[in-house]
Amino acid sequence: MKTLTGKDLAAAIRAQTQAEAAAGVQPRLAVVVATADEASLWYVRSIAKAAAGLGIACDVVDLGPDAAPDQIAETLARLSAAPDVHGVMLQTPLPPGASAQQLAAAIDPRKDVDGANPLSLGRLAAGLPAFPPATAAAVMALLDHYEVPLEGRRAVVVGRSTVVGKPLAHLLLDRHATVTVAHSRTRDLASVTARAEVLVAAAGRAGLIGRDHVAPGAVVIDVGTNPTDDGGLTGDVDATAVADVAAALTPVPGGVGPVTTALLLRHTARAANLP
Ligand SMILES: Nc1nc(=O)c2c([nH]1)NC[C@@H]1CN(c3ccc(C(=O)N[C@@H](CCC(=O)O)C(=O)O)cc3)C=[N+]21
Repeated sequence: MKTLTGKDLAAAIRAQTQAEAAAGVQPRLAVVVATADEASLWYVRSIAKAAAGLGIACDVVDLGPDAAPDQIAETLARLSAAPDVHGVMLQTPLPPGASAQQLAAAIDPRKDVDGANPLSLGRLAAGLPAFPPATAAAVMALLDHYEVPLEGRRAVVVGRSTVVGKPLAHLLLDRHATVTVAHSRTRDLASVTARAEVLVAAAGRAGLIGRDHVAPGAVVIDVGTNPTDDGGLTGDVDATAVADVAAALTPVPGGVGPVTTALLLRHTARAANLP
């Protein structure tokens, strides 16, 4: 089995983004945080660090885990109206009672670099220009980087979230794949995934995809970032179990994650230079 690392691809995207950022106005990203979730805060720090290296300004607006939905919405609206802010992102998870889908409607679609506004998803579904969620875009970038053919092929996405499964289904459809979306209520998941030529695991359940879920020769993309007891990170795919059946697998860490961060910053540089 081949290991499809995302590190080289992420480095290439960052280098190109740095050049784009230097060519126009300095891009500025605002990340709104209303959580104490460790994984989410780790992601925010990694965005801020990568941005600094690329000449992109990054403001972390931390409202704390007790922020009220109205306060979050007002913050997103204020940042969307600020002329010197080009990208606005709302981190998940959110405080109880706050809905990411509802709040993200307050992000100007032209600044919606993580494709969170329902308008962005609608535009994506309709084939109109929009920023896709960075994670969904990262899956497509990895498939393209490793020249995985999609046209006419069976692609199965496990997971139907607004940030990954749903937008990814549209992106794969645009590339003429035959797309199936499976999820937690799918009966006999293995019989569905075992028909996939391209299998994307984005369910958020460690070890969900094992030997029986994978067809011989399948390309498997692991979007899962599940925390382990020892403070590490593990995917939705049992990498050892699928090693002698899959043709290729993205690792966790070092696969989709680094490409996601790089693409969020690419989107920010592009948002800064929209006509
Ligand atoms: N609105 C929103 N959009 C998101 O995309 C979003 C979010 N909220 N909230 C939090 C999760 C988490 N997430 C990760 C992205 C990259 C890595 C990543 O690059 N991880 C490294 C390793 C990290 C380690 O080893 O601890 C890797 O995979 O190589 C991880 C997790 C995006 N998220």
